[in-house]
Amino acid sequence: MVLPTRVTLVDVGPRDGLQNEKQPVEAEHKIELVHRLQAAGLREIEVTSFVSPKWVPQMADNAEVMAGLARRQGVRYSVLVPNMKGLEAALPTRPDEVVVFGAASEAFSQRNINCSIEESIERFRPVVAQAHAHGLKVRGAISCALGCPYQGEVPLDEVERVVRLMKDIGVDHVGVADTIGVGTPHKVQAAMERALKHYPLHEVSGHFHDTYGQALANIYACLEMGIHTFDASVAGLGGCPYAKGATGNVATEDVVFMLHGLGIETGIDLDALVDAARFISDVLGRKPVSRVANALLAKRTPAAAAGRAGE
Ligand SMILES: CC(C)(COP(=O)([O-])OP(=O)([O-])OC[C@H]1O[C@@H](n2cnc3c(N)ncnc32)[C@H](O)[C@@H]1OP(=O)([O-])[O-])[C@@H](O)C(=O)NCCC(=O)NCCSC(=O)C[C@@](C)(O)CC(=O)[O-]
Repeated sequence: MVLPTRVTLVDVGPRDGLQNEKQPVEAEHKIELVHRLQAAGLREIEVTSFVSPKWVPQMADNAEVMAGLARRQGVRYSVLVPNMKGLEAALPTRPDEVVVFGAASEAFSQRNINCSIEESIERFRPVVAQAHAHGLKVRGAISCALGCPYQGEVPLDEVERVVRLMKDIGVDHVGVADTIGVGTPHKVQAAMERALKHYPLHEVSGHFHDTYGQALANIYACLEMGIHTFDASVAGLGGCPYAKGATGNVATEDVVFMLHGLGIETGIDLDALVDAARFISDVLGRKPVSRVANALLAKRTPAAAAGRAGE
């Protein structure tokens, strides 16, 4: 078995990570977080979403955040859009990519975007066409591909049906999402196989929440299949406001540590990434969820340094 030699990580912390925070996070802090992520070597960053501010108040500052970015060449800044209204608001802010987000579960689609799966595809159809007309790529996130907080099991045939619907309307890349973190490696491989029937390896990614501690194992299972693009969230931030109990995404630091340990390149400087994790965790007034960030931060304390000096 040959693992990929290089992996692309999309940090979704500024969007997925912060959308669920109860306390307001200032736009300037979100902007600073994006700047720290790009300084750490992230080349794909999901910045914000253009959704209803009544549904997700935390993302109401979307245009302000996009306007405040000091963009770096080679970094792709993506935004979520659920419909044409979202795309029209997003376009003037110059995203590099838009993400439409559907679901493999009917119940989740209704709770999250207030429409059926079929209706969501009809909403996405003009979004994809317009985004392409503006030269933008479109990613399609498929929530609840491994299980749903409302309906439980999600049949693989349903996952594949939504992948095919996304393909039919011209979505360029699909992200298979384990919204509530219930997937285990073989189940994840089975879902990925369905996606790979319709999209090539480089147009399929994994998005794993770590609610049950399976995310790294699931990423490894995907690596075994040659999949080499994953979403992750700095400091393990995140959760979906419409998936109660779902904890954050797998922490980017934890994924980077595993990948580097496997000899897989990411282009990411782990120390700088840990700084970014500490920055946003300080803003939120708590410790990072990432085990790697906490382990590396503990090593930086004066007591740890003194201990090392005496070794
Ligand atoms: C999709 C809608 C808008 C439908 O919501 P709706 O109420 O059915 O929409 P509507 O078209 O009837 O419009 C109702 C109101 O919303 C406004 N509106 C309508 N569209 C927009 C827009 N784009 N931007 C701003 N405003 C909008 C519209 O103008 C109107 O305003 P009013 O007249 O009442 O003042 C709503 O359900 C919504 O915003 N949902 C957001 C859901 C969300 O953001 N969830 C989290 C992201 S998904 C996620 O985290 C999962 C993922 C991707 O990470 C993968 C995984 O882990 O599963």
